[in-house]
Amino acid sequence: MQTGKLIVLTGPSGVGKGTLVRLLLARHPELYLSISATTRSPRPGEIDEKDYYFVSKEQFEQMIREKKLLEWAEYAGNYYGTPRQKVEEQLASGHSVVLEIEVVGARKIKETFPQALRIFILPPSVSELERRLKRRGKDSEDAIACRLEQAKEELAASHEFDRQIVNDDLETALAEIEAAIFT
Ligand SMILES: Nc1ncnc2c1ncn2[C@@H]1O[C@H](COP(=O)(O)OP(=O)(O)OP(=O)(O)O)[C@@H](O)[C@H]1O
Ligand SMILES: Nc1nc2c(ncn2[C@@H]2O[C@H](COP(=O)(O)O)[C@@H](O)[C@H]2O)c(=O)[nH]1
Repeated sequence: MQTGKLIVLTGPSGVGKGTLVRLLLARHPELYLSISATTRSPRPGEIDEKDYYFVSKEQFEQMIREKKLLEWAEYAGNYYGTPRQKVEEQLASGHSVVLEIEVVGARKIKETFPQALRIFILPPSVSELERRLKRRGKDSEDAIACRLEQAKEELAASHEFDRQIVNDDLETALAEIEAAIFT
């Protein structure tokens, strides 16, 4: 059986990766979305094992030592990583897998999966990114400032990825992602 495709969506926090991934999965339920592990505390409404595997720093560091993560990164003071086993199983059984991850982790994927399709999602502008982070209302003012600072570095790295898609109009961005994946 042919192995599935590994699809990575990356870009700054608040650009709309999660929104786009939810829409993509609703239209293409055959795609498998990897659930990440993180040491970040759950936000109100987030569910363990659905939104993330919420783990302690010790548990995360053990996962690193035991090579249970395909990639991991420290972002805004917390660890985030992709559990290896399910991704490898899904790919081996012919299913395409989607990772929604930040830029450092997306870079690392290139080393282990050079054939992965890595799509960078850009905001129409930094001021619109800030508006989205604020409107989302999930992070403190300090956390938003930290994410925006990080975003400037991340945006400068967009050319490293296979595709750059601007998430201005949601439907247009989604159609461009679909075209990149399925054609
Ligand atoms: N095209 C768009 N136009 C306007 N608002 C958008 C668009 N796409 C997403 N948003 C809004 O922007 C906010 C951030 O989106 P989302 O949470 O999907 O970002 P993200 O990139 O997944 O962030 P994080 O990396 O922190 O998880 C949400 O409130 C979402 O509804
Ligand atoms: N390198 C990885 N980055 C990940 C992973 N899962 C999520 N993320 C990214 O972290 C930031 C912050 O997420 P938030 O939920 O706190 O807003 C965001 O860019 C996510 O895409 C992962 O497994 N590895």
